[in-house]
Amino acid sequence: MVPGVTHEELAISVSGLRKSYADNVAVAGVDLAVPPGEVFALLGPNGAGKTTTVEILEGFRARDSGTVSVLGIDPAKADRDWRRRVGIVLQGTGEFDELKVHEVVRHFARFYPNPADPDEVIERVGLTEKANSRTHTLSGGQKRRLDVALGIVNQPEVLFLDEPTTGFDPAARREFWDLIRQLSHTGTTILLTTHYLDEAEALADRVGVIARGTMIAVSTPAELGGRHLATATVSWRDEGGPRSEETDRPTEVVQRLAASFGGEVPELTVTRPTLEDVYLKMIGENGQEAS
Ligand SMILES: Nc1ncnc2c1ncn2[C@@H]1O[C@H](COP(=O)(O)OP(=O)(O)OP(=O)(O)O)[C@@H](O)[C@H]1O
Repeated sequence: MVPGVTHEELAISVSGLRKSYADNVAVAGVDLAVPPGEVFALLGPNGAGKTTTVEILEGFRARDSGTVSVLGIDPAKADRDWRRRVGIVLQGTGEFDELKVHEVVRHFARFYPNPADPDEVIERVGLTEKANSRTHTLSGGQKRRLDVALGIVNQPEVLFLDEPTTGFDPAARREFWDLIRQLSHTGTTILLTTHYLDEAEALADRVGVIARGTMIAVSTPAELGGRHLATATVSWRDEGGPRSEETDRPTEVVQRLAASFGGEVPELTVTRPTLEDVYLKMIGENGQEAS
């Protein structure tokens, strides 16, 4: 549970979730608690059970057992009112035959009683220049942006994003991150799956790691796997070449170096394990190859 937040107040609450496809156990008892306004990233190798979990939360897939609540409602029994409050970006294609981008966004906006302004949504996902283009002429990354536009056009309280930035160029990913931060600042709860550890680190308040259908860790990105307690590597260069030292007191090492160099330390860096380092170790220890 999340301290200070009751079960009823959670935006997303999952307990003992299980789902098998024939004899293949995809989700083997997942618990999850996401308070309103949080950005939560679900990490895990291919086939770990992320999409299955998210699709159950979206009401698209039936579960075998466990309890699930999104905005206080069981998605398996959700009605149109609930659908209006939830935004979904699937691992989709963003193709709508001969329709133009602005037509598709306008069309989806009409499904909802309280939609955002379609032109504003198109601008927010960076597709203004393509508003009059037919969707089948968009690049892969542009189609993905259209998927995101359709996920937010209803101004959802909870937004699900399954691998939202796959195919984005680096600049588009940064723009998308800004968009997610804006949505988060206005109180939208966001659950995303991603294979990009830098994306999780940039966006997520907390991350959960799923391996073999089980949540093996939930933490802030900074603390995952005891990362904040890991030893640091201090590297620098002296007349003999590159040097480095492993230490749990990097500040002391830097002070010592600064004193001995009498000022600037050549090529000084202090590094700790990256989120990716910690994640890969965790996945390896749980007997699943990382993707
Ligand atoms: N419709 C389905 N029918 C049968 N098996 C399925 C189906 N969907 C998923 N699975 C299986 O369930 C397991 C979990 O798949 P899931 O798509 O949830 O993983 P994932 O973590 O989202 O993977 P990825 O990172 O590749 O998207 C896999 O073994 C997969 O083969």
